[in-house]
Amino acid sequence: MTIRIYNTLTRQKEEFIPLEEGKVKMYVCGPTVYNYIHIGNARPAIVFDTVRRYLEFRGYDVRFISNFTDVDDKLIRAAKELGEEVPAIAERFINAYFEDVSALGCKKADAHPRVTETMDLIIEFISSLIEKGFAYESGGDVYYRTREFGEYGKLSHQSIDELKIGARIQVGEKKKDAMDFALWKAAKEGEISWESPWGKGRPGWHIECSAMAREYLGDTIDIHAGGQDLAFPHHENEIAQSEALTGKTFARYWMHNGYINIDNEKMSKSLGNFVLVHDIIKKHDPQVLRFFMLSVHYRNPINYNEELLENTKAAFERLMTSYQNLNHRLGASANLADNDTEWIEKISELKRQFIEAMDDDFNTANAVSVLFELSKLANLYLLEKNTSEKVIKMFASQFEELFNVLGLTTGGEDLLDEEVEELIEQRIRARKDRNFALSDEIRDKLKSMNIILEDTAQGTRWKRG
Ligand SMILES: Nc1ncnc2c1ncn2[C@@H]1O[C@H](COP(=O)(O)OP(=O)(O)OP(=O)(O)O)[C@@H](O)[C@H]1O
Ligand SMILES: [Zn+2]
Repeated sequence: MTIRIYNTLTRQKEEFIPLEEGKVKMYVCGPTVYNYIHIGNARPAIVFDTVRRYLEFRGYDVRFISNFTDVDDKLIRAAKELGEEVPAIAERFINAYFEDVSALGCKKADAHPRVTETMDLIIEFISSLIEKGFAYESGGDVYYRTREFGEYGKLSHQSIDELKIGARIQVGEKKKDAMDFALWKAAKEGEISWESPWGKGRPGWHIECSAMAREYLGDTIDIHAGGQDLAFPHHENEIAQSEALTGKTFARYWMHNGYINIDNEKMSKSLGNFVLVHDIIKKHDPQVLRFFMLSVHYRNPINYNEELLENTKAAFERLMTSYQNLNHRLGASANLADNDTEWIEKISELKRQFIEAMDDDFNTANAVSVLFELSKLANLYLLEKNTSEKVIKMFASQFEELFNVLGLTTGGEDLLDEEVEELIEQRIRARKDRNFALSDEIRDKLKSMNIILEDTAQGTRWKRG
């Protein structure tokens, strides 16, 4: 069985074949850090973290990069309004972003490059585009010559002529054609700026992702992702920049998540109809918010309201109750029961269904239904007169494994490093005392919390899975 991904580029589900066997290069456009994120912004973070986790679960080695836009028009405006410097605002909201998304169970990327730390690469990239005839300088700005790129519009399935109708030259822009877009913007009086061959200024928005993806992942990447609103113009422009430079395909699979809406309108800062993650996780378990997002397929819209979240909470608690009941029963279970294999087969069948759902363009909605089936089956099993330790453990570890793939935990808070070390010490002592039952129990406990032990000649090493 293979994974199939809906590719915006071809508008169909395609079999996923990475460029290099067993490896996936993935780039997700990150936030502009001028405010706290709202739950709409959290959707791509959660969805693509889940895609990454699932690819890892299926055995791929995933290199995952996500950027921070830490200087642009929005940040400059925010700095003026707040009477602060751009870097101070960016720093504050980068920290807030990490806090919010880690509460939502998202792993850190392999790198989180920032525009302000990638300036040399960006300038080099723009210079090469000028050399190749794809860009030109005009009064301190640099623009991309859109018509020069024959395939412009291929991602959003629009022709240049269709696009031309909507294009305007704004006041202050010095481009030659309304279709052109800025790669570099000359600094206005008093604005934060960097030296460049075209004078002081800062990059346009689109160029950062082209430069960073190339630097961290190479000329061609496997998966490029972001919210649906990024497909045009942002991703279209990224393709134009990157492919003009390298002459190679920039990204092979383009994934876009649907919107979180409120009253059928896109949640957005500009409309003011947003709910901040920062606020909502003070009132609700962040896992419930993650579970809520994953209960819908990532390409479908979600109409958010508080009542839906409450319903999700009740549903999530039903799953957790099943899991806890299994653990409570563990002590009272015998070692073997006659019909173990039958139950084990049923559990395995559900795991197969989970994989089938996720293989089908990461259908987390169906995968979540499988979790409810697992919970129903576990509840049914617990009604049996004699339960077997083996089956109970299998149920529990199945919950743990599938929860983990979706970035959820069954075990309350994660362990701190010191707590892990302490448990490892206890396990070493147990083994010295030849108390193997205890030593195995500690290993299993750590495993359920996603901590993997490796016994080597030099002692026990551990890592988070
Ligand atoms: N309502 C939404 N639903 C789903 N994804 C969204 C929503 N709003 C923004 N996104 C996504 O959030 C990510 C971060 O985007 P960014 O920081 O640029 O937000 P933004 O565009 O400033 O937000 P806003 O739309 O509120 O102005 C992008 O991938 C974007 O597509
Ligand atoms: Zn981008």
